[in-house]
Amino acid sequence: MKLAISATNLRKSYGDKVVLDGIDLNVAEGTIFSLLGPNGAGKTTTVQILSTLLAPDSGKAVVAGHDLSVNPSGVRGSIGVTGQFSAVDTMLTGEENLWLMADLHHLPKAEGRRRAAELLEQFDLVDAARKTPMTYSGGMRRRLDLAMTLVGNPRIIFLDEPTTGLDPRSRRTMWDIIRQLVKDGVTIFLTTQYLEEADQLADRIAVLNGGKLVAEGTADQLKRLIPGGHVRLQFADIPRLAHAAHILGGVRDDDSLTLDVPSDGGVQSLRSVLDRLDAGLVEVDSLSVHLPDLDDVFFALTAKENVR
Ligand SMILES: Nc1ncnc2c1ncn2[C@@H]1O[C@H](COP(=O)(O)OP(=O)(O)OP(=O)(O)O)[C@@H](O)[C@H]1O
Repeated sequence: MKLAISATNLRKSYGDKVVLDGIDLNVAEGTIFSLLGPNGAGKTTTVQILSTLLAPDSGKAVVAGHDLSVNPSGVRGSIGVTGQFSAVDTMLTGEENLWLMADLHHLPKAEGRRRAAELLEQFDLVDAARKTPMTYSGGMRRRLDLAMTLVGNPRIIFLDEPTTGLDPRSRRTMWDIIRQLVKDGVTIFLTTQYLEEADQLADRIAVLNGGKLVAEGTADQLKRLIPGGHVRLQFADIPRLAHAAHILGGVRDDDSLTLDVPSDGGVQSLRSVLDRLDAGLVEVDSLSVHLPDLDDVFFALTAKENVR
């Protein structure tokens, strides 16, 4: 496995406030890595360090094969950063913004025009190309922002909260774009406050809290870290509910006539629950399986120490 990003023991403090307290990160090439954490956890600080905008107090990082402290310009030449603050110039049209980026990357004029046209097409901005971003929706602006990042063909892209504030449809469009970038071999380092976004997109997720990484793994691995899976059984009346509770135990709610029984949601466990109800001649109206989601994981892992 080739690493696009590898960081060891990154530390950063502002005065006596420790923001990063020894962070290790490894991101494989061509994957999506998501950094999650509550507000103020240090996500943006991590992105700023890995993208050379900020020097760590100590620690080492290699990004796209270049050591951050030895060859920051090598790093800058291989990455793109799309942050919470957009690089879009609202006085220029969408197309002119892209041409400007092409000039900044020293692309020959014809090549810059070709690349801009290609990106306008790819990001569904052809109709908006001659308009200024002032007339764009939030989703269109984000797409233009990302398109501008791509002018230089970066191998690694840092996306700092790319869909914050977007409506669900625009968010999905952005997700499709991100997935396509990864298919083309790009590595994505994504920070997000939407757990569903990390769940949908990320190959691996790290949770940052109190200056440390408190968990790292695939979404499924993280979900298995905490208990909370259960089967919810719905009954027609209190006697049936009471009878089932007597047989199965679990947590009973008389108002909703439901009984929650711990379960990993697997077929074996469901069969055992239903068999025991059958044996006791208890009729159940309906059954639903609930597994912990990333929200549960996030709250469990970040409950103790909330920064800011
Ligand atoms: N220049 C600075 N001077 C002092 N403190 C700072 C500075 N920049 C960031 N901080 C503090 O460092 C902490 C981490 O900030 P950072 O922006 O990295 O968090 P974040 O996880 O990205 O949060 P958010 O989700 O709110 O963007 C915060 O407590 C913030 O107030």
